[in-house]
Amino acid sequence: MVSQDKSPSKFGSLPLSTSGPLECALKGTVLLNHPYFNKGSAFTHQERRDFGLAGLLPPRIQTLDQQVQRAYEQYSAQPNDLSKNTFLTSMKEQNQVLYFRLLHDHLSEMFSVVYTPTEGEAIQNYSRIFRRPDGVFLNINDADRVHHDLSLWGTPDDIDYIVVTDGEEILGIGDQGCGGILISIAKLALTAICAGVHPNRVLPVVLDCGTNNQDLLDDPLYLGLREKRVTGKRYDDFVDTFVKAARKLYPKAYIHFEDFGFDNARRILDKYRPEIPCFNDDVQGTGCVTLAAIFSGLHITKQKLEDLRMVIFGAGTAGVGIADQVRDAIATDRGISKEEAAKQIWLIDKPGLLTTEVESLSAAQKPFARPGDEWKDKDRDLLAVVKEVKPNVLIGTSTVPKAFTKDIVREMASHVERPIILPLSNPTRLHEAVPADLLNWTNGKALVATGSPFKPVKGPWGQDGQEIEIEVAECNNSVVFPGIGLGSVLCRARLVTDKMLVAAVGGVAEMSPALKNDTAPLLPGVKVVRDVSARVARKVIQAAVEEGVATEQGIPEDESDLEEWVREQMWKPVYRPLKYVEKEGATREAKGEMLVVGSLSTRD
Ligand SMILES: NC(=O)C1=CN([C@@H]2O[C@H](COP(=O)(O)OP(=O)(O)OC[C@H]3O[C@@H](n4cnc5c(N)ncnc54)[C@H](O)[C@@H]3O)[C@@H](O)[C@H]2O)C=CC1
Ligand SMILES: CC(=O)C(=O)O
Ligand SMILES: [Mg+2]
Repeated sequence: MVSQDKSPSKFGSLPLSTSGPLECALKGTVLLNHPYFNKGSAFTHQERRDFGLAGLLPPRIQTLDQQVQRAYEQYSAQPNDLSKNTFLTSMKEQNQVLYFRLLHDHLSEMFSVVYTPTEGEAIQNYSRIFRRPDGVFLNINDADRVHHDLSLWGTPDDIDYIVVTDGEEILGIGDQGCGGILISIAKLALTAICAGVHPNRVLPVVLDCGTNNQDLLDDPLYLGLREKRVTGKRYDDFVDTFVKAARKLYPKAYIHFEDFGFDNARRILDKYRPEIPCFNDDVQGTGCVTLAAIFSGLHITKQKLEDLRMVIFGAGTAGVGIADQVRDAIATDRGISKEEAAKQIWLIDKPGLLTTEVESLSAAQKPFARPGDEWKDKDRDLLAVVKEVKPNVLIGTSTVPKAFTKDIVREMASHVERPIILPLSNPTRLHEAVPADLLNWTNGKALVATGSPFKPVKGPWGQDGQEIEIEVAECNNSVVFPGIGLGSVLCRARLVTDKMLVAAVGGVAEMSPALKNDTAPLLPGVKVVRDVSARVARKVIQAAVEEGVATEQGIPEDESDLEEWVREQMWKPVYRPLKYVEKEGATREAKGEMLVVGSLSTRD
């Protein structure tokens, strides 16, 4: 287990350590090759002597800031974003603190390189850019090995956070088979950088169940199982074997499901949510962040939830996740039933507006189906629905680029003063509309947030027509899932309840820049992401305590104490002094046996 905090804290000994000296039993080149302990040119004179490093390093001792400066120059010299992504991956394998510090210091610039859209490109090219394995590969043909293979990564105390995918519906780029491991890794990098979840206490997992992506099946270099996806009972049993093994081996771990296909995402979440601390990012994370953006939008338009009329285009995992979160918020706010609240939401998918007449509605879509007889003689495409419904909120989670046409947007804007339009499909090229178009078509009136980052848009939309620049918020679950995860981990939540999610939405919404200025972004940006995560985590913990699902001892009751307690346990990318200890009797961490994502050096 990561060593107890040796630095004085008013809370005494904290469950998770983030400061004080690190004990280390490694020396020489083994130490230099261990990304968790390696400091490269920043090892001090004393450390060079104690750990046998003199002669293995050039003599000049540098600070972390100087290293960041050099690394940034190297990064900037890369010819394109995919090379930059590869450069960062390799840095993570060499020196974890430097990697995270570089990211921390240049987060606004690098966010899109380590996450969507560039990570999507890396995933699509996984078998071609592959250099070394990272994370846990479990495959359905070796289901009997799951327990053993998972057990290699630590003792029951070692893992706090697991991200698992089956690679079926990665970002907006569909089935990527075993390349999905990179989304698990990317989401975990974000939990560390955005929320300070300790990067050595996490586990990225891919469940390789085959792939239906013909390009991958035909690719001789494809690294995953070269067979069609297994479905049905064998699939369910495999997922269950994984969940049970993970719970048994790492009973403290919170399980984050990512990018499963629509039916599986829901089914799996519904099955395990009442039993274990788990979370589906595409369903719940997207629902939470979008609701926070809607709250900000309604604040600007001076409307309330009871005024909301929301059309969602693309009623899959994310679309229905958003619908659920918003419906529940309306029901609570208005004191009405969920059925009644669902009447403020219209879902559109491939058949057009989802009505009771549409065959093969999924169980998750059914509560939102509009009465078939009301729509019998009406067109049900997006334009027709916008004309009929006059929505004030339009969401895109369809992966259909340019689906929000000028006609549709202008039609919407003809009924509402400030249309709230959120094209959320990733990566960038799949957005239902781009901010510049949305703002131009609405004379700057649209309140926009997008799934991937966009540059600010300039236009003559200020007072008396002067040119202003509008910064567009990124409405991505990355705003909220790191804080929800941190809060759940720190309070050792037994379950992740609805109230914890609602609390997280509140934490994000109250930090929205749009609350103070109606041309500011609807959501807080990456520059303040650690503050957002600390706030979200604190709120999640408070809700967990109220609901009786927090199991950690000694959680402060006072709000500012609690926030301090959270912040003290957030991992930071700084070098800690290394203290040599003999191998015999050393902890697993000191022996370098703790998991280091990006390194196999710790595997048995
Ligand atoms: N911004 C964010 O935080 C998030 C964004 N997303 C993005 O949302 C998109 C959807 O993701 P998922 O919901 O996971 O995928 P999904 O496959 O579950 O859902 C997509 C839905 O769009 C529908 N669709 C496809 N073509 C359509 C058309 N021509 N007309 C109407 N509906 C159509 C599909 O039938 C499906 O129901 C992806 O691009 C993903 O990257 C997903 C999660 C979070
Ligand atoms: C953001 C995210 O989780 C997705 O696009 O799938
Ligand atoms: Mg996702």
